[in-house]
Amino acid sequence: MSVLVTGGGGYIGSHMVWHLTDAGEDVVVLDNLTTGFDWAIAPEASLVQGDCGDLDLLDRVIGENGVDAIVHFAGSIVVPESVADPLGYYLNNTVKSRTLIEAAVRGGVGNFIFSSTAAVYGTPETYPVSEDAPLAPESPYGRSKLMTEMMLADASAAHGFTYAALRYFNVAGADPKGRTGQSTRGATHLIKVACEAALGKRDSLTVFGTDYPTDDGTGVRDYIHVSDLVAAHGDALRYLRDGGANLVANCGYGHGFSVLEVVETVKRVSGDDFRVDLGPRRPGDPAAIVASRERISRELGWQPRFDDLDAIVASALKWEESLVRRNQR
Ligand SMILES: NC(=O)c1ccc[n+]([C@@H]2O[C@H](COP(=O)([O-])OP(=O)(O)OC[C@H]3O[C@@H](n4cnc5c(N)ncnc54)[C@H](O)[C@@H]3O)[C@@H](O)[C@H]2O)c1
Ligand SMILES: O=c1ccn([C@@H]2O[C@H](COP(=O)(O)OP(=O)(O)O[C@H]3O[C@H](CO)[C@H](O)[C@H](O)[C@H]3O)[C@@H](O)[C@H]2O)c(=O)[nH]1
Repeated sequence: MSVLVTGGGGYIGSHMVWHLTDAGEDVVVLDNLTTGFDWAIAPEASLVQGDCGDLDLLDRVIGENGVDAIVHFAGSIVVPESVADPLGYYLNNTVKSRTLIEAAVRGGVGNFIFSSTAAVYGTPETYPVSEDAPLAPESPYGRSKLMTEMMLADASAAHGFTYAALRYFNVAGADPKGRTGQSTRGATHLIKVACEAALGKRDSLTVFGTDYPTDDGTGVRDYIHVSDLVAAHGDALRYLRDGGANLVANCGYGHGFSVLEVVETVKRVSGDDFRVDLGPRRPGDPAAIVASRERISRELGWQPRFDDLDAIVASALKWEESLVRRNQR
């Protein structure tokens, strides 16, 4: 019995691989290393460098490793990039997920966990947003993920495997033991960008939009520590293996912070007063989005351990400092 983690060399996937190997699971990673890194993968896991769209390779990996569960992180993740390159996003996120689902069915893999996103809701009408809210993604990225959720529902009904589609809100922070973190080159995520600015890796940070209908006019997001997120995946894996029914669940804490609040936190925790420019809105960005976590707590008994923006930022900064040291070597 082993777990196939696609995208296990990436930010969230590398935390998941550590979480699984810490729990004594056999893990095989499939990653094409476009944005991920082989060095980020826990040494107990094995890496197959390849693409999720390669059905022959998937058949072989699933068969040779006795895979009973797939955790599917591989994908393209930048909202504005998806606006500029929608077909690239539909290929990497939707078409290749279809191939992976086909391989799972052919290989008799019973359990499937999928990285979905809060972007499937667009700008919700109510806060916090529950899983039953209208699905109205505002970007090709969100639509590419929603289509995969739909394929999973249809393929599960036809072929009998079970799945959990976990809709992540904004993932941030790093492994508290310092073993992995967000290493993405040219990252666009707010906390990562702010940490890079605090450490002098960037000259400044630009706030994208100051005229949103929020308290201070900047975008509001629900930032979840990556360790709490991967723990939710561990809970979901146990639930599915124990015979739990298909589950679609939000992964967030249930409260949000504005861009300016995040910037202030990074400045305070780092002690660096980096330059901040105010700019126009970024294409595809909703104004505010905050999770209801009622369902995931009820169905999986998920209990967050790092629900604290200062702690999230501190762990992200610590990782960023380790990247600076790594690049200096
Ligand atoms: N970071 C967030 O805030 C966030 C929020 C919601 C959802 N997600 C989802 O979580 C997942 C992981 O995101 P991340 O932040 O770790 O991104 P990431 O870019 O660090 O990781 C993605 C990994 O997938 C690999 N990959 C990409 N396309 C592949 C393919 N076709 N075949 C094989 N490997 C491929 C990359 O090399 C990389 O290692 C994504 O599916 C993303 O949509 C992320
Ligand atoms: O340099 C920056 C970067 C971001 N922002 C703002 O900060 C907020 C968060 O932006 P991120 O880029 O960090 O994250 P997104 O909300 O765009 O998207 C993230 O969360 C989504 C779910 O909410 C998706 O899942 C997606 O994969 C993931 O990238 C937004 O208001 C954005 O406009 C800035 O002002 N300046």
